[in-house]
Amino acid sequence: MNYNLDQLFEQQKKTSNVRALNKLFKLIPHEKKNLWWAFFIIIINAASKLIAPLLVGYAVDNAVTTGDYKSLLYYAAAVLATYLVASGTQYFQTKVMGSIGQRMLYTLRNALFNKLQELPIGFFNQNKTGDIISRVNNDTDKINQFFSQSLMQFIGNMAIMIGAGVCLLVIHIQLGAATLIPGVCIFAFTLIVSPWIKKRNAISLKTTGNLSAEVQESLSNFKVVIAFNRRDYFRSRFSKVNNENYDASIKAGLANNLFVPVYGLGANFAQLIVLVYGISLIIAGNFTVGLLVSYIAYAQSFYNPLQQIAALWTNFQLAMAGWDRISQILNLESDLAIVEITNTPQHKNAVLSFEKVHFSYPEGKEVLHDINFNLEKGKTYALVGPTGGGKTTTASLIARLFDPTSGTIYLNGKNLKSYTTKERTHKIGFILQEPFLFSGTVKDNILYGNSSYENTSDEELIKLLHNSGLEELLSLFNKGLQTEVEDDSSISLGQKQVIAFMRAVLRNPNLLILDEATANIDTVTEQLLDKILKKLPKETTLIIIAHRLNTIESADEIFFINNKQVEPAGSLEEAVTKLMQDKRNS
Ligand SMILES: Nc1ncnc2c1ncn2[C@@H]1O[C@H](COP(=O)(O)OP(=O)(O)OP(=O)(O)O)[C@@H](O)[C@H]1O
Repeated sequence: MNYNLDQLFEQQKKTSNVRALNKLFKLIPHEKKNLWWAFFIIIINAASKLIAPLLVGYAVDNAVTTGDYKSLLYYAAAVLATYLVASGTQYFQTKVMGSIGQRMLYTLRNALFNKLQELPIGFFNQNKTGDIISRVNNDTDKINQFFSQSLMQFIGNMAIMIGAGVCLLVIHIQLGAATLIPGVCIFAFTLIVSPWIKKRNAISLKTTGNLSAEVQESLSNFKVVIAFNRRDYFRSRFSKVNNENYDASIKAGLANNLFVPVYGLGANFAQLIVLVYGISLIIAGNFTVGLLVSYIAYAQSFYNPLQQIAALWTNFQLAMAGWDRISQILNLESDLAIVEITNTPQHKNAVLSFEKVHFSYPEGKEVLHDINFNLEKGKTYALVGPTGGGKTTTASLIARLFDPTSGTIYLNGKNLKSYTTKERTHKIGFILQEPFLFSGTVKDNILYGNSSYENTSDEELIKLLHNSGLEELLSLFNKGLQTEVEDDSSISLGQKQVIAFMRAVLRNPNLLILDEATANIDTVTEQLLDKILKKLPKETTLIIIAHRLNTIESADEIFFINNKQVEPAGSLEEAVTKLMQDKRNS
């Protein structure tokens, strides 16, 4: 399956802002009640702001022109009351919407992170880590900025604008229609240019992702960069992506700010229309001065929010571009699908079988072609072959890190795809070529992902390790189980392999795969690991991948993997001959 986010972005159908927002709100169904409350408060706030101009207009017509000071005081008190209501509702509006925004961000980051935990290896192979980190941090922050700072102002301004528009039309329909013409033009302009602006923002966010990927790559390989004096190379690569990001950000910024002068111009036109048309109506005796005062205030109430919306629209476009990039990940299919068992059990005596298995990496050439073999319970198998021959790929298919492009793999007679992740990882242990440790203690790392021993004390764990013959290995760590593994550099590669070994053996799997698992371990410790493997329950099947042929001397059967084929190699001597022949041919 294609998990390349850049390619998926090119192929994906463009969604409208309304649909995108709708999907975003579906992430927070529990906030529905709070959102209605916020909406209600916003309406009251807008209404109180809209009543004031009408009261001022009436005051001009009924109190100022007639010199009725008592009425003027009443009008002033009424206007003051509307201002107080507006301030009070503004406070509640900020409080309710601000917390909804923060909760939304929290939910979004959780959803995104949980999704990342479920995605298959293919996703991480096909995308740069830096870009994924940028989506989790930077893109969610764009949504946060919009929801916590802008959304409330956005809705409030929209409510005032719509209310002012209605007032303009109700007071005088022709004058209202004329005043709103620039607004309609602005609206049409916004609709036309928004997709283009969103695209510019999306490109800008993508270049930010590339920038982050570049930083991540050079920082995680800094030892190689220094050792090979490749600083200039990385500097020039960084400078290239930084330039791209700079150009894209400038273009996005210019596009985002395009609204501000256009909206300003529209507002000025509207004022001109109100004054010219309104005064001509007064001269004709069809309008009063008080109504014109109200009218000017309503025209401002319509166009001022419009200008603010122009600024907020920038945040909105950025947030929507960020949401597109985030929802791309959320829409991906989680994990490798678990399929119903439709076929009857096959190869009953074999613990593992490959049947007509073909495999290619996405966009890569075929690595395995029509592979058929059976592995029996309790036996030890060795996979040998030249570098890049396909040993790790075969092991990865057995551990279901990938699915075959075609064909079927059976575990204990059942399609491997029919096992849940928990069942599969319980049955198959895999010690990777490059073991990964989490920050924490040796104990944390040994027990990682092992639900059977979650709350095991040190004493109980030592007993368990003793029973599996693993206890002796603890002497390799100065503080035993409590040795801190802070980061990659605080522990040797060999020690890492020992921890990965203990982690896998303690799970007591039916099938244990060791991919170059002892390549960095000294001979004495290797012999100890060998002894531990011999103590495993006799029904455990072992698959050993090794370049050092002495490590596979005890194998019951050897498979030679090269040129897309997996073939029985016969004896160790035959395997060595094949390897040498292969080397000569290459
Ligand atoms: N993630 C990947 N994406 C694309 N191609 C890959 C990927 N991993 C491995 N390959 C390719 O698949 C082929 C087999 O690689 P594999 O790692 O299985 O070989 P190997 O026999 O384990 O090699 P080694 O002895 O060096 O560990 C190689 O040509 C390699 O370039």
